[in-house]
Amino acid sequence: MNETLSRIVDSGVVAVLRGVEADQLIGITEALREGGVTAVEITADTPDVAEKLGEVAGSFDDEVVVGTGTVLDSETARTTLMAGAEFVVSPSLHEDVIETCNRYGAVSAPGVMTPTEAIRGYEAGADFVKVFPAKTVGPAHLGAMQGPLGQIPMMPTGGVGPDNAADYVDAGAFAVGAGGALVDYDAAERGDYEAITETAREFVQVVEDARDD
Ligand SMILES: O=C(O)C(=O)C[C@H](O)[C@H](O)COP(=O)(O)O
Repeated sequence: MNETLSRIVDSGVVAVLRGVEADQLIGITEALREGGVTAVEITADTPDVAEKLGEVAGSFDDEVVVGTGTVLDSETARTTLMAGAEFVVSPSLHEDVIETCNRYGAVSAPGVMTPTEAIRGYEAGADFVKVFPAKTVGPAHLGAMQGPLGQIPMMPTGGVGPDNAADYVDAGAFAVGAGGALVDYDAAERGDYEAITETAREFVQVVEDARDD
């Protein structure tokens, strides 16, 4: 297995950080790392995303694997890969983004909702697929897709939290992606990074326990 992918598997939970201010990105990432979340996706709609991503990637070296989220075009994939991203995630399927990632040896994950999209992304060279938005279809949908398409690693994202992550893992998810249920931006604003660490720890534990079952 590709090393970046195995580090995402090890994390179990991939944090989606959207629109986070530069001065909070490092603190939030450190709080997440402390809680065991070692894969972080900084969304491309963050102003100056390449610069910020480079700072985070440089600050955590091998401790945290940093990727770009919400990537809709190959220019954004390339620019952020050059800045230090190791993986690229999209909410939708873009074969040019997958191609760009493969060109530079990076992991790519298109967003998919159907078996046809999942296999199309995988055939195009994606390392795994993000089932998005997971909340509208739930774990049963992911489980049903894993039936005939068990060779494709799937990561549900959108509405996934500590209360339902185990159901997705039981259905076959190799990891889960989470934003809102994982990172409390108000807590970061107050400087309460311990609260973020606590939630991360609980979340990772839920995924680990479900994997062990
Ligand atoms: O655009 C993307 O690439 C996304 O990842 C969309 C959302 O930001 C995530 O799905 C997080 O959703 P919540 O965990 O429900 O907050």
